[in-house]
Amino acid sequence: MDLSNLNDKQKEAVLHNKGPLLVVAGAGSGKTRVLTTSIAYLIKEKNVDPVNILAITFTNKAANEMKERVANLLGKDVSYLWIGTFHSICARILRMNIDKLGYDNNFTIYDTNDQKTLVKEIIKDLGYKDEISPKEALNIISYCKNKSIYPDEFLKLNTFYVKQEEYYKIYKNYEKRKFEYNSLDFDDLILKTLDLFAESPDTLTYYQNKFEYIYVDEYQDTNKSQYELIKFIGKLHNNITVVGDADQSIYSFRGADINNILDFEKDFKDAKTIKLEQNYRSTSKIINAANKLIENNTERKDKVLWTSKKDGAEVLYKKSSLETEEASFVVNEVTSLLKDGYKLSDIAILYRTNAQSRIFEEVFMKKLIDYKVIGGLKFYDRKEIKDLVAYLKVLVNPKDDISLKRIINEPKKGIGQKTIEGLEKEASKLGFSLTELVTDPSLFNGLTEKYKNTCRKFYDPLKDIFEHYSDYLIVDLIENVLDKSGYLKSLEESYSIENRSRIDNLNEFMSSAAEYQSNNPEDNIYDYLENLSLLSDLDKTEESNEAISLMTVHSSKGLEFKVCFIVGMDEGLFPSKRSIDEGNIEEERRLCYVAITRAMEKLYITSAEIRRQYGQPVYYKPSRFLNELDGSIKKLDQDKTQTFSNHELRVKTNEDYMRDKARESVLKKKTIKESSKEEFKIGDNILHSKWGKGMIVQIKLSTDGNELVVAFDKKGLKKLNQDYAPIKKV
Ligand SMILES: Nc1ncnc2c1ncn2[C@@H]1O[C@H](COP(=O)(O)OP(=O)(O)OP(=O)(O)O)[C@@H](O)[C@H]1O
Ligand SMILES: [Mg+2]
Repeated sequence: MDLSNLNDKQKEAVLHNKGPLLVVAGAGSGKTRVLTTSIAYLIKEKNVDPVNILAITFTNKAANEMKERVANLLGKDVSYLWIGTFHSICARILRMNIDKLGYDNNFTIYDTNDQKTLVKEIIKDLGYKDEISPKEALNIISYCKNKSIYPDEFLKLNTFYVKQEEYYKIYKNYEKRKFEYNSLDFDDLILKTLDLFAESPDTLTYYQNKFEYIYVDEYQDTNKSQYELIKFIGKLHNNITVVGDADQSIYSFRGADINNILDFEKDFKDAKTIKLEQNYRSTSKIINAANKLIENNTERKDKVLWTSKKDGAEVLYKKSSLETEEASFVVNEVTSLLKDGYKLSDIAILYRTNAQSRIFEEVFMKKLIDYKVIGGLKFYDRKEIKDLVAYLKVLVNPKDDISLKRIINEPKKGIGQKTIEGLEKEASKLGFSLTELVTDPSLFNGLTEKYKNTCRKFYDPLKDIFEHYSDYLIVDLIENVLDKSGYLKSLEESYSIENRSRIDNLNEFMSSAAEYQSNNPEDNIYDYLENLSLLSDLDKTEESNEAISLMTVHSSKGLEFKVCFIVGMDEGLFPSKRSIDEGNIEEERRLCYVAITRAMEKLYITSAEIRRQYGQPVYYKPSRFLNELDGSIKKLDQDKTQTFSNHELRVKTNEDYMRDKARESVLKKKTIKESSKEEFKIGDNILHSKWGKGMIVQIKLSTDGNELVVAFDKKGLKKLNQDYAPIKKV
């Protein structure tokens, strides 16, 4: 096989093929290339049967790509190869063998909602309902599972909580009932495979014999139990190759442990280590920026990546005033990149959290630019967004039974399929739609007690909204629906990263509604919903490969694009507020390093000063990472044409705007009376006699002195009363 497209170190790694091997190397240095070439080499040159190879990657997308690359190198089908994520590989092993642990092989895999339902049930049965929240219990269970702490061990921990005994019982019951229901949660996939190997030596021997060669990509992000698993299976043949980069370890929140790299050298005594330092992916400007940033991490071994590529284009940084302007900047830049000959598929937009995709999806939709969301769903396809929109549709359209059926039991309140079908029959007997029936209390009396209760369960909490929805401002309506339906609460109650992300998405949805309303102050909920359907209609085009890619930085791991935009580079977004609060900046910096090193030719970084949170404008400062990158990035001018004052209405929340309409006459008088006083508007720079310089980011009109929210350079956000505060415009 031709290995001439590898450098000497890479060749050495490929030719190693017997015994344990650790490849530690920076981003884009060809680790994944080494893995795929090694696999192809074994099959072609060493006549190894593909069934004897196990390759583990981090995402299903990466697994598919690896399969494709190996197939290309060999020129033949390699479907017998076991390439997959830890979870998918374990699920495959368990499907064939979990009967040995007493389960049926057709077990169910629980998602977070199923987990929560189960924990709630247990808490109720144990009589802890008033003292322990399901959220906290799941939190503790998940913590234990990530650290492979079993219930009995948990009870013995002497560093733990009050109520340890109670939590122990919940955890123990949780495990027991999952077993009775023939179900596994996500963490179980790995843990039960470990149990299987411990309890069934024959099964272990079978897989040890089968997997003569093991390859693990993105090794820095394996957790303890995953590492145990590799050790178990690899022990017989000892042909384990792991490749990774400590600077790209970004999953500690899921228990990933960088120490696995150090342990590998300890656990596999004769392990060989190969270092790769040449980056083949990016221009030298991009690599410089990446090196400059990651140097700021103290918990790392010194390592410098180099490239023989040319300088290339400057890394550009653009600061916008508003998040909508940031999105416009990106779209305009994309358009000119297309003119320069780049294809849509060459370009990626990277952001810190899923919810940030919304604003970019919208501008791309409006410009008819095809896009796809990698590793997730498009914003308006996300379950929580669809649910919320269904709620709104049910409010305004009492014939929309499809939407009603979507949300009548969302959040779960024990309204099953049978009951819904029964109610539907009742409704048609009376000549009404199902929605009309369950939202009209005057009809409930004709129903049986059971059906009456069902209708009440759905309708009563929402009664006020159903009666007065047209009086609400759109954002208020959304907020109330989320609150009164219990939808938000149910997400908040069950701890998981997925649910946190769902809450972010709902928050983002509220912000988009607020933005909509301030641009269209006269519009009502009907107009708004129509606008939403038009948006998703634009989106109905066939998904093509020729599309721009949007994804979180986490999902971008291992991928590369000619052009990358890292958006939302603001303190509090990236690094995230949570990581700042928890003092976990180094991991965020690694995440930023991952983002920078995805770019091959061009890299843009953007930030915006004002973004909406739950519909309210909030002031952000540029990310600290931008300071650290200083000297390796070129700052573009902030647009002079678009100052805050032009956007006064947009920045002011619609809530203020609409409510204040009612007070207009009073305010008019007041303005006249105060005409000698200074007028302030959003975006004005002011000087406070005590707190120094700041900028007005929000104004709430009020008859007894407008309330100003000011972002002070040194003091952060403060609320002031315009009539009394010692401030003046500068
Ligand atoms: N010896 C080489 N000569 C030319 N190009 C190479 C060489 N090795 C790797 N490449 C190319 O460099 C790019 C990065 O390689 P690869 O994705 O394997 O790096 P990696 O170390 O896995 O990166 P990451 O850390 O981001 O996962 C790819 O486009 C790959 O084809
Ligand atoms: Mg890789």
